Amino acid sequence: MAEILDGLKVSKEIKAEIKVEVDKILENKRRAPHLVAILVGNNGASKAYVNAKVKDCEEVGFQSSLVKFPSTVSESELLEKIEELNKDKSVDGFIVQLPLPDQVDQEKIINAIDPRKDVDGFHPTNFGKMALEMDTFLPATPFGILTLLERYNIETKGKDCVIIGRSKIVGRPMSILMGRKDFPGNSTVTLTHSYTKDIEEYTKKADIVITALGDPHFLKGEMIKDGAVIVDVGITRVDNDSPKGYYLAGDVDFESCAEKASWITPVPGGVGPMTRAMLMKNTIIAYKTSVYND
Ligand SMILES: Nc1nc2c(c(=O)[nH]1)N[C@@H](CN(C=O)c1ccc(C(=O)N[C@@H](CCC(=O)O)C(=O)O)cc1)CN2
Repeated sequence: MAEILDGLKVSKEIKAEIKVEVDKILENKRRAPHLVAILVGNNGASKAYVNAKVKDCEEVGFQSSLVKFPSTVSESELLEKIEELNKDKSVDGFIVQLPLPDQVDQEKIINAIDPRKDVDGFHPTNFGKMALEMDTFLPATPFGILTLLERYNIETKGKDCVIIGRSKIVGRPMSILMGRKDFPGNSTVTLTHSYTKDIEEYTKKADIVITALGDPHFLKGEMIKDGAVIVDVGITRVDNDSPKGYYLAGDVDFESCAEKASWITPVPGGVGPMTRAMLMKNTIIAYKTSVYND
């Protein structure tokens, strides 16, 4: 039976570590780090994630601001706000919650963010630096997974790692990071996607499987090998009759995979809270490296 990679617990530890740093900053009569989140539209999940990020800021002692736009917002209105935040000396970092509505070109929006304030690590400059093993902001979800593996002393060196899903914010950067020379990379990575002929052929042989496709219960126990480490990034809201009207489902069929795996992340309480903790980490890094912060 697998042991749990407890993302909720580790995320609390990381936030407590950040709070200690912020307390010291405030003791020295300096301003608190400031994170701004831009939320477009009324998507329930996006609203919940952004509200949770604002709450995380309160917990660690950051200043936070939430900027809301209706789903009808134009690309130029968003670009104008980004330009304003790029110039605002009181803002250390900001994020634009994804996804964005169809009339807005996501790439244009991300490219407009000053890479020094891009605490999501999505800007091409930061993505390139990540690939080149240079110091930069790592995208929060992959950063959270690496940190979780590190804190549980999971060996990745020389392991076969299969990633399912090649999204720009999770699968693709994850595939780069797991293959990097620094911690906890050094894995041999296979990035599978919708055109992979037989995903099971790869997952059956993998020491580490990371699923990020948003297909509830996709990965079944029979698709993995004994002792594999299973990391579930998927969080899908599946409608049901509960008071909330939905339950959260991961990409992993937890029961059957937990029987064979050595380690496994739960949903909820696994990768999700780690994503938020690493956004806090990136924000304090942005604060410390800010040119406006002398
Ligand atoms: N600008 C960004 N947009 C999006 C990102 C991102 O990193 N930056 N990632 C995802 C969503 N995401 C972050 O915003 C995110 C997903 C899940 C959680 C989380 O805390 N999950 C909890 C359950 C929460 C719930 O009850 O719904 C868990 O898994 O335990 C936080 C952030 C897409 N967009």
